[in-house]
Amino acid sequence: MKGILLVNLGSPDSPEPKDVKKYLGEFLMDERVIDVPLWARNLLVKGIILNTRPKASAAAYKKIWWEEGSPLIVISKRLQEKIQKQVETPVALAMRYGSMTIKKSMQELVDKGVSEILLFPLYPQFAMATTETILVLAEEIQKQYFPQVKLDSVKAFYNKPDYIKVLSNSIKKHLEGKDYDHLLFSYHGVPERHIKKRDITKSHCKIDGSCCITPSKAHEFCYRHQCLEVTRLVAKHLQLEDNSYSSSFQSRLGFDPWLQPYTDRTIERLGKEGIKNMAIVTPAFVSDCLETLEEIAMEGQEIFHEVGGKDFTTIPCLNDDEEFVDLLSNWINNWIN
Ligand SMILES: C=CC1=C(C)c2cc3[nH]c(cc4nc(cc5[nH]c(cc1n2)c(C)c5CCC(=O)O)C(CCC(=O)O)=C4C)c(C)c3C=C
Ligand SMILES: [Fe+2]
Repeated sequence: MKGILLVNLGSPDSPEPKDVKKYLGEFLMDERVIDVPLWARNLLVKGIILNTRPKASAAAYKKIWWEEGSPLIVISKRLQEKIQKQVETPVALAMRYGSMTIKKSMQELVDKGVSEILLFPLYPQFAMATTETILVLAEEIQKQYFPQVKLDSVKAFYNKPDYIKVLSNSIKKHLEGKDYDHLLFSYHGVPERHIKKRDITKSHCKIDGSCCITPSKAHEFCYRHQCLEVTRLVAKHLQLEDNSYSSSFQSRLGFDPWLQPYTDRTIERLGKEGIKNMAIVTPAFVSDCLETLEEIAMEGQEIFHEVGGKDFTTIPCLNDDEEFVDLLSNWINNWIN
């Protein structure tokens, strides 16, 4: 029998500093997230970040935590339950980091008689720190614990026309009746180095204005191209006017150059340039989480108001939106049949 394993990033078990520290320790010690030699990662993560960041991160998590738990986990569970209703084969959910492990969920599927698993990373764009780390870990677990199971995986779906349509419809729905002057597409950032490392041509990527719009096979693994392409395709679908929208990258960590322009500076600049009503959408995340509910909806809004902006609309992620559930269920049903 075939089975589905949806995988999202994960969250701490609670918004208390000790749980946040444990979670950040696992997340940031991943060599595909902080991609420096082990000794340097130990020094940076265990010596510096874990001694400074958990308290502030925990305070941020407390602001967005729901009674049922972490928004990212609660929303992912709702999505899984809704998909399960439309799909006849077992659908499990795991997190790359934290206590809902890939191993436990694979075991759950195997216990139900599954012998072929479709691994479904819940990320529209490919990144070393998201899709790749899920694929690598899932393969390791499958080989070590479930060698009898066949593993298949879903690729980044950033440019699939039916995904663009569902995302565009959601944006349209949430902006209905709103008078906005600028729509900002804010994507989670990654260090520029990550993009260069995954340039399979070794020469295409310049991280400038032109490489991401010049066709190349490098784009299959280029997070920047895939983000900018989502913006372009949605803008085309919604017939947005030039200059009424732009893209930016949020959540940078550390001192290396990350993808630019940065979201916080972009919000500030737009406000200073006289944009009064802005809307912001975050298509790198399928579920609302700390980075959308706190960094954008709270911090972003504060920045905008400080520089004279008025109305700041945060468009929710696709979450468990009915059209999104139908879309994923259709893809899954096509794979099963
Ligand atoms: C597209 C999705 C994501 C990419 C790419 C990504 C890269 C990435 N992230 C960090 C560091 C942190 N990310 C944190 C939170 C966080 N990141 C994502 C998604 C992507 N990260 C999500 C969905 C979340 C929120 C999780 C939740 O529980 O709601 C955090 C923790 C919070 C904080 O302290 O700010 C860190 C740290 C790096 C270094 C990186 C790429 C190299
Ligand atoms: Fe992140």
